[in-house]
Amino acid sequence: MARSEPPIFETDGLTKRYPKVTALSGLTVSAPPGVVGLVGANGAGKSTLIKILLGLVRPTSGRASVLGMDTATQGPRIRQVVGYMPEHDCLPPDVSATEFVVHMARMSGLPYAAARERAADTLRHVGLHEERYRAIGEYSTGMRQRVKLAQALVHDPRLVFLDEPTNGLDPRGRDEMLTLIRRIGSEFGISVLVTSHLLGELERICDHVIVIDGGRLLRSSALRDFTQATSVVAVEVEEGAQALAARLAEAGEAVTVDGRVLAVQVSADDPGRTFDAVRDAVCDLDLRLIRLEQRRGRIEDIFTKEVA
Ligand SMILES: Nc1ncnc2c1ncn2[C@@H]1O[C@H](COP(=O)(O)OP(=O)(O)OP(=O)(O)O)[C@@H](O)[C@H]1O
Repeated sequence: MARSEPPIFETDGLTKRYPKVTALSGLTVSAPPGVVGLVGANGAGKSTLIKILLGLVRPTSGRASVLGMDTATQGPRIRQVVGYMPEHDCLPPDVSATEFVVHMARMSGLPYAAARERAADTLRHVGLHEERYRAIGEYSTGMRQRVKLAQALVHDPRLVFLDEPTNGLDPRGRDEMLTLIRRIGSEFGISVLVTSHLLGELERICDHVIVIDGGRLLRSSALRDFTQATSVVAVEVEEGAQALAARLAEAGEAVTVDGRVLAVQVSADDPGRTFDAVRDAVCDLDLRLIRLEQRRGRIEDIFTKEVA
């Protein structure tokens, strides 16, 4: 979606203090439409922000709005047009996914027939088929996450908040969940705010990423700005990494070694010089070159600041 469209949410000096901890501290940020990642370690304040945006928790100070609606006064209206997948397991074990999702659709105001139809469509969309008639108590973690996602989508929201949707999933389950989330954004045109404490996990599905730490904003940027090419080139050789590093250092290049991979700082004045030096050194030492590529930034780099 175009960046000029109104933000999906905005906060201004948002602070939430609990008796023993400040969960959010003067957070001022705005999120464009599309798939937006909210990234931060456990306890960074992600769930608190989502609950404030839904009008479920009152901030200590500051303000927030969702789709132009003030969270302090328009919570019920916000919850009508926003779907919410909570972090923790909150599903009744004794009913089937179909019964539960139909119930949630009815709660949001759909008549019975429409609720059944929407529930069937949504459960199919999240990949629950025959299993949808079994009791939720018999489901795997991945299936339970899908039910939580389905109930967030069933009332055809304009925006969904997904709090740690990959929690508890194995790598394959994570991959499938991330693909589903990307489809919600691209095929259905629903904006998504999705959180994760795994800093790199959302890189492949987000348009925009907000990073928070200790309740404070670290960075809010389009994903492409996080993953721009850096001034470091990675050189991987089959053997002889140390010898290559020594040769490049002699030639005046700044280089570090990590196993078989060298990170070489590209000369700002004369980038060609660095690439020529790598080529010549690999040739002179008669090494087998596996990979030569310009490093791209990653979301984690905000925390480690390793890459220039
Ligand atoms: N109701 C509450 N009462 C007291 N402290 C709370 C409450 N809710 C959250 N906190 C504290 O506020 C801080 C931020 O919590 P929050 O759940 O927003 O973090 P998070 O980034 O979502 O992390 P996680 O993924 O681990 O939930 C934590 O230190 C947490 O213990």
